[in-house]
Amino acid sequence: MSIEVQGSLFTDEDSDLGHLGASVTRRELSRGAWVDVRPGWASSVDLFDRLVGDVDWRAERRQMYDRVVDVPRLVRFYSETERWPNAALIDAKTALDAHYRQELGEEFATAGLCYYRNGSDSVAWHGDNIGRSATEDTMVAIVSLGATRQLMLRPRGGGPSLKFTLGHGDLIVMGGSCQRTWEHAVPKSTRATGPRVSVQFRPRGVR
Ligand SMILES: O=C(O)CCC(=O)C(=O)O
Ligand SMILES: [Fe+2]
Repeated sequence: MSIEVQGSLFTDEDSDLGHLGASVTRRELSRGAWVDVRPGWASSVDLFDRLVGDVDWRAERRQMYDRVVDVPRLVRFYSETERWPNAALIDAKTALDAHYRQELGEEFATAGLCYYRNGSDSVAWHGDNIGRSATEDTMVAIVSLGATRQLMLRPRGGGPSLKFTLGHGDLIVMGGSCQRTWEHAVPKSTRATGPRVSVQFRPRGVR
């Protein structure tokens, strides 16, 4: 089922979002980067199933040196003008805007969705530094749904990595210089791991 999602707050739907505010814990990293964590923020039980079923997932291909390789996960990127696949994503963006707009100086605009089908799906070390985030501070807010996975962060150029364990409904926000000065990855898991969907909210011109 797809729902009309533009231009409404859908106050008649229960999107099961918790409060942000004081429940968000900030961890300052080095070089002007920081991470906010809010466990269990988006506790909706069926959003995961709906996204898995309703989104027209696409295989990701990426240039690696002289060849194009499959990235082991499925993706779908929604621009600010496209119809998003579920009203709960609009509710999440609206709540994130209410909490972060003043500090960020703008609203979140796009929703990038990634589907990790099992523990063999992953994303390698990278920063979301295509566009303005190559030169400016920004924020990338991630809602994790489904199976628990590790999001790793390490300073660009080397240094000990930090491990954030993301369970169903957890919110993590990478802010400040994080996309330029740090890298993040979701490594493969050797344990039997169920499917996970990650939703990343980014401002316009940040990828
Ligand atoms: O799976 C995640 O939460 C991270 C995804 C990510 O870093 C990206 O798509 O840029
Ligand atoms: Fe990323």
